[in-house]
Amino acid sequence: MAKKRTKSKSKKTATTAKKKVSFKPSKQNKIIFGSLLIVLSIALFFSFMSFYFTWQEDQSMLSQFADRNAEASNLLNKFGANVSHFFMYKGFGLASFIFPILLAITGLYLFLGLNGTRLISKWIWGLVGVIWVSVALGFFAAEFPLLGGLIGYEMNDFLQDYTGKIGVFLILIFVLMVILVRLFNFTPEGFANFFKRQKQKIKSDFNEEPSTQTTTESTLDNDEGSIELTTEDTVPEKIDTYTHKKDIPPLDEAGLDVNIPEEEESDIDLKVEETTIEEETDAKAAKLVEDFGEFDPKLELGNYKFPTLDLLEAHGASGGITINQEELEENKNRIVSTLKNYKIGIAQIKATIGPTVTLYEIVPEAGIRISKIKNLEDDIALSLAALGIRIIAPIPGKGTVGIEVPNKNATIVSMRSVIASNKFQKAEMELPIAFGKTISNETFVVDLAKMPHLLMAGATGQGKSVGLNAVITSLLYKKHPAEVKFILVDPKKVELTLYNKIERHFLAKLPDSEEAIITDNTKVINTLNSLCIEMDNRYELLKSAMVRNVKEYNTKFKARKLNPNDGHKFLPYIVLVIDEFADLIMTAGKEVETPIARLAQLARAIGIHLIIATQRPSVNVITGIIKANFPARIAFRVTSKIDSRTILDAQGADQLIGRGDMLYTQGNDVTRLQCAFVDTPEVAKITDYIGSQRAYPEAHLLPEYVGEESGTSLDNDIADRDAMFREAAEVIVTAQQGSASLIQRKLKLGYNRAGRIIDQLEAAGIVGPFEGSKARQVLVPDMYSLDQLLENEAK
Ligand SMILES: Nc1ncnc2c1ncn2[C@@H]1O[C@H](COP(=O)(O)OP(=O)(O)OP(=O)(O)O)[C@@H](O)[C@H]1O
Repeated sequence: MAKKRTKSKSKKTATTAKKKVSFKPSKQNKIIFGSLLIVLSIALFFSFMSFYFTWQEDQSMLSQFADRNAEASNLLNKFGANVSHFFMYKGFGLASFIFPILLAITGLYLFLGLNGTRLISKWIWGLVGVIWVSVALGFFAAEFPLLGGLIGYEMNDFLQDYTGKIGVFLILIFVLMVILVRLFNFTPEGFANFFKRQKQKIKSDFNEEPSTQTTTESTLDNDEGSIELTTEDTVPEKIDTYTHKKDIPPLDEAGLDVNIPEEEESDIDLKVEETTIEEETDAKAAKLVEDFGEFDPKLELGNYKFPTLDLLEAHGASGGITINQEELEENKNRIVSTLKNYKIGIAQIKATIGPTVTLYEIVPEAGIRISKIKNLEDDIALSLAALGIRIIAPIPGKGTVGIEVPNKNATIVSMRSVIASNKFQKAEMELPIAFGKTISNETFVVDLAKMPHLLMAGATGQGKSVGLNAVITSLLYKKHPAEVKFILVDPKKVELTLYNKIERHFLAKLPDSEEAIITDNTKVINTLNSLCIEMDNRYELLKSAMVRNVKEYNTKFKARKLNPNDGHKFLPYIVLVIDEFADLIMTAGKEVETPIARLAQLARAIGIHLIIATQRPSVNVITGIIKANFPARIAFRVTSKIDSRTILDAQGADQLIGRGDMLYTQGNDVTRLQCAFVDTPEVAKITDYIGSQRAYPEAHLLPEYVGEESGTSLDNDIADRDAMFREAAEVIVTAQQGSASLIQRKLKLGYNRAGRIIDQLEAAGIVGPFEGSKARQVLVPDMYSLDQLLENEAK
């Protein structure tokens, strides 16, 4: 059955292919026919030429065409004599030379496979020209009838019978004017542009590949040619690269002129069309790149200098970690004896010295179950009697047990050392961040673009602000102002103010706001909603560019494959940093949660990344939806095991020693790191250095967001209600559960729309007010009461 269907299908396609062939000559046939016309035009040309020298001798030969012995003097013998006699003598005289010219042009179009739409007008104007020339020659050179030909002569005679000599003269002048105005664009400025346009036309005809000839050519044929020329002349060079609109054929039109090879199946044709379009756009882009180079987003601040290393302090850590042999020995002995107390024998012990802690890796004796050690975790920590001991049993992927013991003298990991490290300098990442050093003293570099958002928590004074500065500093050392923009939210008002100096380089803000750094919690909502609009806009751009993420988009844009006239632009990464998220949630409430959750869920592909720091990682601050979308988390020291679990989904953050000692997780493994230390004066130096350089005229502007005023959301205006209002009310009342997500699910609505409906339901008194994480109370007990309520309202 299936076979049958495919068979009939292929038959069908074959017939359509055949049909197409019958309408459209194949490429080979076009070449053959084109060559024939060219040869014919040459033959005619030579015949006509020699006609003027031989016509008298050849006149007697005309009747002997069939006689093989008879020979004419024309260069093309009897054929030439006869054809010339027909065209020149009996026809249009000298004007007949226009015929071989028209034939030659037609032949060339066919031979090169050019689009023939312009040919028709050429022929029409050619014929008008032939008649005009022959009549004009018949009029002005009546004594030389060979110049005007018989038709020229007769037409002249005919016209003179009716209009007289002056009438014919006026007719000739009028037709000449028509020809000049229509064909040569005879306007004062058009006439001047004519020659330029002709040059352009010829270029476009012969330079373009056959299939690129599209209907855009016909626009050149009309009178707008001059406008295009002026555009090209006046637009500055850089933008000019994109004004060659006609050079980039619209996708659907480009396919129209693809030659369909004879008897080929239609699906093969389709492939041919697709690749041609791709290749074409690529070819155009390649040409633009060849002419103007790749688009360089950094060009506007071409002289921008990245901050130098000497702006950072070494913090006395130049000597590296000092190994205290005594301390090592002492700790080892304590570990061994403690474990012995619990009857855990050790086969092997190995120490790895880090900047703040030393990891003792233990291989237990055969037969000892790791679960036993795990159960004794707290007791062992107690016996070792040291702050900041963390036991990892087993170390993932190793089968050994790790005990991390703090060093007596912790080494500060300077930002300078991590920035200077090879690993960071050579990092081929989109948004590289050097957090600090691992326990084995390796620089730890991760890509924020891959995280894709970061959640940071830690009790006060444990190193959060330093951590945030380390993140921002890393990006400042690696990224050009054109590539990344920060949105900084700082409710504490003091932590991030230093970055004000780089507002016009690296910060983004709302168009109407004065300060780029947001310190007022109520203003955050507008910024977040504006970011959501930016996100939606970016998704549209990505969609129209047919790419999946911002990296591919920017690569395509740089390669000049996306036209800025269509709204495309280089998209910098946007990093939203929120310090003291708990404070924000407390003051601005749930309103900020919705856009944050939306951004966290969707913004990764379009280059918007969030970094959220909070002192209190309690569940009502870091809700499930936020947590789920922040796989990358950092915990500085927290005060309780519960906080540790909230932030990391694991214990351990409560056992850190503070001062930048941190745990990092991006999924499963938890890595202990010593955060790089960057002090406020260092940040000041960096921002001064950047701030003193030439900047953009203003901060990067986010899309405007007009906030919904509080009155409108609770406006009980029946006319303004959503079309799904009643259905939503029924869903809520039936389920007796007042949640937007229920409406979203049941009625398949978007989050925003469902939220709006819930507001309207509240205004109508169907659900109660917002109650934090709990669902709203449903105030209408059953469907009957709902009907009554809505009916009363309508009255
Ligand atoms: N990575 C680090 N290396 C060395 N010392 C550090 C490090 N991070 C922080 N510290 C020390 O801890 C102090 C407090 O750090 P920080 O200001 O970052 O804490 P915080 O968590 O932001 O506190 P708060 O929440 O009150 O603002 C710093 O002044 C510094 O002395």
